[in-house]
Amino acid sequence: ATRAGKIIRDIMSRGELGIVEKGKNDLQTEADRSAERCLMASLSQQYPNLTIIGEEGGSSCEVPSDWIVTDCDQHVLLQQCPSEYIDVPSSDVTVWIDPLDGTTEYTQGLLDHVTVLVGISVRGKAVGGVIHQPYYNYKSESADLMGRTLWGLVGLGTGGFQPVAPPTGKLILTTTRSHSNDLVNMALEAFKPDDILRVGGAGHKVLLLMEGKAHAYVFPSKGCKKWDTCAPEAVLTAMGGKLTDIHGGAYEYHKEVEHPNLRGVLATAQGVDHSAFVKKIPQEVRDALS
Ligand SMILES: Nc1ncnc2c1ncn2[C@@H]1O[C@H](COP(=O)(O)O)[C@@H](OP(=O)(O)O)[C@H]1O
Ligand SMILES: [Mg+2]
Ligand SMILES: [Mg+2]
Ligand SMILES: [Mg+2]
Repeated sequence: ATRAGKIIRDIMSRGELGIVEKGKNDLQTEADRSAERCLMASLSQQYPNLTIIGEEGGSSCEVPSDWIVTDCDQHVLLQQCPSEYIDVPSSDVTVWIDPLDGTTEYTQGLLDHVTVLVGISVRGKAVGGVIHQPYYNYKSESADLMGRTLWGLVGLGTGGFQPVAPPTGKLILTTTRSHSNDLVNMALEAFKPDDILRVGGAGHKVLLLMEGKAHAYVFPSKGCKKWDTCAPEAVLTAMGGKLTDIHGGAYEYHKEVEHPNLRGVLATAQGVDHSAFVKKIPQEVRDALS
């Protein structure tokens, strides 16, 4: 994920984004394509039998040799693997890759909205995740401080950041910046929030929950896909938060599942009553995403 993040920064520095329109309000750049090839090639070289599903559907053939990373994070390896994952066969694992989450914002220069997402599901449950933020701290002076990698494993915990609970006594929601619609706005109004943070990226919005900047991520729309939510759901769950559809139902992440999150996304931070948020979603919004 860190190597993919460097590819994303290098392509932006060169300034040739190679933008392709995949659909309405749905862009792909050379950074999305290249980062995905880096992640696919690196993972499949180490784990040839693993099922990996990436947003851009790219193949892993012919990548520059310096894009292939097979070494592991020594700090993470020092942790004790929870017993339930020790004997998992690779046939029970599906990896969901979003090589660049927040593409719209990337093309508009809102660079800290961008994340690289690698989510690991075991028997259909999102249990492990890496969220790399290549432009974290990009406005600071020193290039060494740029970028960070956060991870989580359900049953073990999280790393790479300091979990913070959101403030009490007020309500802050986060939602899409570039894919809003009437249903999204109707749901947000029903909560009468003190503030709404409209930012790019599913990964970035879940980061806001993890660092106590917002209480809930409310997105009643079919637009997010499994690669947008697998890694964020796993890291958030590992720290005591929750990510479900807008009815409070769990998504599955096995390899045969449909890609769109057809019942929308509702995520809440650590210490927040998720079911209370589900109850406040207007019936009209629920009916539209049932
Ligand atoms: N209406 C829509 N059409 C296509 N993609 C959508 C969408 N709504 C959300 N998404 C995808 O969900 C992710 C988060 O969206 P948002 O930033 O608006 O919250 C983005 O991922 P990518 O940037 O990886 O494509 C975005 O493309
Ligand atoms: Mg996309
Ligand atoms: Mg995405
Ligand atoms: Mg993407």
